[in-house]
Amino acid sequence: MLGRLNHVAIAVPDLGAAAAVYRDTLAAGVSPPQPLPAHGVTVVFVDLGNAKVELLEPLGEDSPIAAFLARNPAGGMHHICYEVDDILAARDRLLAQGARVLGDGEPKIGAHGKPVLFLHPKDFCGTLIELEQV
Ligand SMILES: CC[C@H](C(=O)O)C(=O)SCCNC(=O)CCNC(=O)[C@H](O)C(C)(C)COP(=O)(O)OP(=O)(O)OC[C@H]1O[C@@H](n2cnc3c(N)ncnc32)[C@H](O)[C@@H]1OP(=O)(O)O
Ligand SMILES: [Co+2]
Repeated sequence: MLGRLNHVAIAVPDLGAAAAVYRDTLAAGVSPPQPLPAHGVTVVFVDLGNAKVELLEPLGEDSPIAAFLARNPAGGMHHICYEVDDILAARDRLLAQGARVLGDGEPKIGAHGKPVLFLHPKDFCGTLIELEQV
C-alpha cells in the first residue's frame, strides 16, 4: 500500500525563523510560505530531491497543531507523509482493520494539490501519518 516517503513535517512556532535555519544555516532550498487556511497552517517545503521537509506553523484560531506546539513550545517532528496510489482504497483497507482515519474520513486537498488523509498517531507507533495520493 505505501509508496515513497513524500515528506517529514516539523511544526514550528515561527515559520520565518525556521525557514532561515534551513535556508541559511543548512544551505537548503526553501519554498515561499504557502498559507493553507483550510488546514489551519502555513507551510514551506525544503526539497531534498528524494523527499521533502515540511515546516509548518499555525494559521488562525483553530489550528490542529496549536495543541502540539503548546506541548512542544520549541517545535518538533509532527507527522510523516507517505505516498499512496489509491487513497480511497487505502482508507477503506485501514478502516476495515480498525484504524482511525481523522476528520470525516474524506480526503482533503493538501499543500501539493493532491488528496490527503491523516491517521491517528495512537494507531501507528505514536506517529501521526499523512497519506497523499500521487
Ligand atoms: C494537509 C496540508 C499539509 C500537507 O502536508 O499537505 C499538512 O500536512 S497540514 C498538517 C496539520 N494538520 C493536521 O495535523 C491534521 C491531523 N491532525 C489532527 O487531527 C490533530 O493534530 C490530532 C488529532 C492528531 C491531535 O490532536 P491534539 O493535538 O488536539 O491532541 P489530542 O489530545 O487529541 O491527541 C491525542 C493523543 O495524540 C498525541 N498526539 C497529538 N499530536 C500528535 C503528533 N503530531 N504526533 C504524535 N502524537 C500526537 C497526543 O499527545 C495525545 O496523546 P496522549 O498520550 O493521549 O497525551
Ligand atoms: Co504534511
